[in-house]
Amino acid sequence: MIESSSMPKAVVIGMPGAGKTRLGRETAALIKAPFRDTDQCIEEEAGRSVSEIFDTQGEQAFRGMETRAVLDLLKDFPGGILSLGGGAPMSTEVFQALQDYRLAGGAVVYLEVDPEEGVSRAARSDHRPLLRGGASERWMALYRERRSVYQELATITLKSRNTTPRALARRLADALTERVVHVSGPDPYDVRIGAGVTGRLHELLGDQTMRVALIHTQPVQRHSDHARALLRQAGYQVVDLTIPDAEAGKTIQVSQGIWERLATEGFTRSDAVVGLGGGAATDQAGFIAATWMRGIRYVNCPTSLLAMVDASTGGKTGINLEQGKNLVGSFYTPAGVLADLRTLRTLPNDIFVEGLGEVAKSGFIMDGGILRELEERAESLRSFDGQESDQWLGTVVQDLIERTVEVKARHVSVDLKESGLREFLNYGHTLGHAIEKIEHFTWRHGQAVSVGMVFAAELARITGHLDQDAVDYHRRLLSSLGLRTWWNGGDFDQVLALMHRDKKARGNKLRFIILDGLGKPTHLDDPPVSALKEAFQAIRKEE
Ligand SMILES: NC(=O)c1ccc[n+]([C@@H]2O[C@H](COP(=O)([O-])OP(=O)(O)OC[C@H]3O[C@@H](n4cnc5c(N)ncnc54)[C@H](O)[C@@H]3O)[C@@H](O)[C@H]2O)c1
Ligand SMILES: O=C(O)C(=O)C[C@@H](O)[C@H](O)[C@H](O)COP(=O)(O)O
Repeated sequence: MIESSSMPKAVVIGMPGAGKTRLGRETAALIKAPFRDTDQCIEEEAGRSVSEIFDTQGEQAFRGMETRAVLDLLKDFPGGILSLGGGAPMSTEVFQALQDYRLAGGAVVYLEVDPEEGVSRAARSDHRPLLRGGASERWMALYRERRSVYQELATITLKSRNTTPRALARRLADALTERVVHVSGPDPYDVRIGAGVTGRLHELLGDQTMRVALIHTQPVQRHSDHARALLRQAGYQVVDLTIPDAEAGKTIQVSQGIWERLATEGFTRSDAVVGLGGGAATDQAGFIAATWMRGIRYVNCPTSLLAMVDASTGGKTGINLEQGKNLVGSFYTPAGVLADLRTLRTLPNDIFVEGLGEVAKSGFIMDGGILRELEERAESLRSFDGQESDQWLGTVVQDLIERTVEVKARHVSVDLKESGLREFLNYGHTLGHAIEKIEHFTWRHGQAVSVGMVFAAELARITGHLDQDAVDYHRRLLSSLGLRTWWNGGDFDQVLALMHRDKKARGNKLRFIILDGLGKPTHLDDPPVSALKEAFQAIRKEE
């Protein structure tokens, strides 16, 4: 029985001379994990080389030592990268142990080398006992025997052709640090969070797709260029569509322009949309996918923190009207979400910080662990600089994204069309959307939601659901992250009118999401106007 907490992070298998040891060592250095190579472990323990063991004790004795070493390390090498001798997986015991390891969530990495390259490396090596006396022929014979076993065991296959060992290690490090959140429901899909995950576009778009509309904004041009290159390499015809930035991209005029372009380009039902950028771009891209020929495949590639943690997942797609936010749209799920952490390197600090508003929201409604993490890391997070921030902060951010997406997934998996539970994700949004509108979208969404959450907390206090400490905690945490907690714009009547356009309202009755305690969201239906007015006054600041 293999315990996942004590097993290695990855086991590298493959033919002699494939470069397993180098790949393992370099990957381990990149992800700061320990590295072991079973041949080296055996040599250290026996006090002699593998060749000497073969010469003095024979192959069978060596295989016994190898099997013991592999079985021990599979059970007890927490988080490490382990490279195996080429013949190890051929033993029944090791094969079975590797199967168990896979089942426990382990990564078996098959490093595949071209036979020509493998044979030429084998011919140069003089320390491999199994290749003695005709290295090339022996290598080919072993390759024919072992290849299908490697393939059967592999969870990740890396081909060494046309690439450098360093680039291979980078790819493996990326794959090993990737996190996946599954969203279930009528059309299930995965949210992948990791460096370089844009490389998985082809997996999600599939071979039936011929044309891809790549919808993005100008500030993320560098990332859309990368995605376009990957899509073209994979054989798709790419129609590049740069839309106006931020909320200016969420209009019916922009949708109309895209629909007309798709018609001109001959987009059919088997073609697809990729939305790349902040939440505004992914909202518009999803809306296009939902409406073109009544619905085609789409993949979201969020590049802002807010889009990664919230907008790209859950299938709320849509555009704004002059009269209010997100008033037109549909629930339409993506085929997958690829949150490529490398894109955060170009994200300006203020846009990163607003994204923390939705992260905090998920903490307030469900996950106290998120709140603790935000409290502890507030100072580093609020000064996040994609270019400069170190690997440590990168891991913190990846954890926060994963946890926040998990909160989102829990809600949308059971209530895609927002008939109850999903409404909790709207914490802070009833006032937040009104602020955005009144401020003509000069306020960022996450900042407006932050004030909206303080308003909701005040409303909960006034109506007897929360105590003053919890309200103070909202203000303290949000401001420590660089988020706004007060707003002096608009007037109450204007705000009230806009709140009546909120999608949670029914008839003339308003509905708010408030907390009964941290992590305990509830509905507040039709509160008295006096309570709303008092909460509104509480978010004003004397100037
Ligand atoms: N559909 C949903 O469930 C959902 C959830 C939350 C928010 N939203 C919507 O998302 C929008 C807010 O998203 P947002 O905060 O990402 O704002 P945004 O889309 O306006 O993006 C903010 C700015 O950052 C730029 N940008 C994004 N990624 C970048 C990068 N890596 N490098 C440099 N610049 C980058 C954008 O081009 C834009 O200028 C709102 O319209 C909101 O209503 C939707
Ligand atoms: O996914 C949801 O559901 C949400 O409410 C998430 C919100 O953070 C998001 O801003 C959403 O776009 C708001 O939707 P709306 O229905 O209030 O327009």
